[in-house]
Amino acid sequence: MLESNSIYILGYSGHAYVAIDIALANNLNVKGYFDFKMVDNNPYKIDFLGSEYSVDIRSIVKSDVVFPGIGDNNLRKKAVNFIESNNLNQTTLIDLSASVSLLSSVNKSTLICPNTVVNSMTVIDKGCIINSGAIIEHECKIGEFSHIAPGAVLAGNVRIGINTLIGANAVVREGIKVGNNATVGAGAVVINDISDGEMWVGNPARRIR
Ligand SMILES: CC(=O)SCCNC(=O)CCNC(=O)[C@H](O)C(C)(C)COP(=O)(O)OP(=O)(O)OC[C@H]1O[C@@H](n2cnc3c(N)ncnc32)[C@H](O)[C@@H]1OP(=O)(O)O
Repeated sequence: MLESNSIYILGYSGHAYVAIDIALANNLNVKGYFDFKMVDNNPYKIDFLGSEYSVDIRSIVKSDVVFPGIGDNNLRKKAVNFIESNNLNQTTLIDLSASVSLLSSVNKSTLICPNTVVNSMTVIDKGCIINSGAIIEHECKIGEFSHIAPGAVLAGNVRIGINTLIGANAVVREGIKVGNNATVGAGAVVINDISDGEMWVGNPARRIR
């Protein structure tokens, strides 16, 4: 539960736009963004507050929350580590159209996008993205900083490791385990377990790296 109704965005590009829409729909006041430099394109007309590394972010943010607006898993992890090491407040952001089971848990700094389904007893760790229209079935586990891209389907009891990308519209068969730092290409149909660091594409998915 959010203790503040104001939020700051760390990183301001395409993925941040989605996060901001969801924040606004949840009646949060988006007070500004931190990034390496002022962006040229500022569709939400929010204030640039400087690089998080060059300003005293704690004095700006105070009791409000900071949310990572970054799609890349590694950069989002870096942002969340920064947020944590500065003891800044975090939240989850869940779009109002998402269906998240009461028996599932979603950890901090994770974004649950529009029209997603997270079914019963699924556990989603911190810093993840469950992108638009993804379906995460019952009893799945998704490790921190992973991204389930738009339209992907994880059937029941699927395990996804840390820092892993499941591409858009991919399907992962029930009970499959996908390791850490793995990549599943867009549209893949995964019917075998995938080990750490591997990249799989196609239907049925085959290993290419
Ligand atoms: C809101 C958002 O935008 S969220 C972002 C969602 N993004 C996605 O879902 C994209 C997921 N990424 C992909 O599918 C990428 O193609 C990757 C990561 C699998 C591979 O990308 P790269 O490392 O650049 O590989 P590259 O494009 O060189 O392709 C390597 C080979 O795999 C094939 N390949 C790549 N992606 C796929 C795919 N999704 N399905 C089938 N084959 C594929 C290529 O044709 C190529 O084959 P070849 O060697 O026979 O010519």
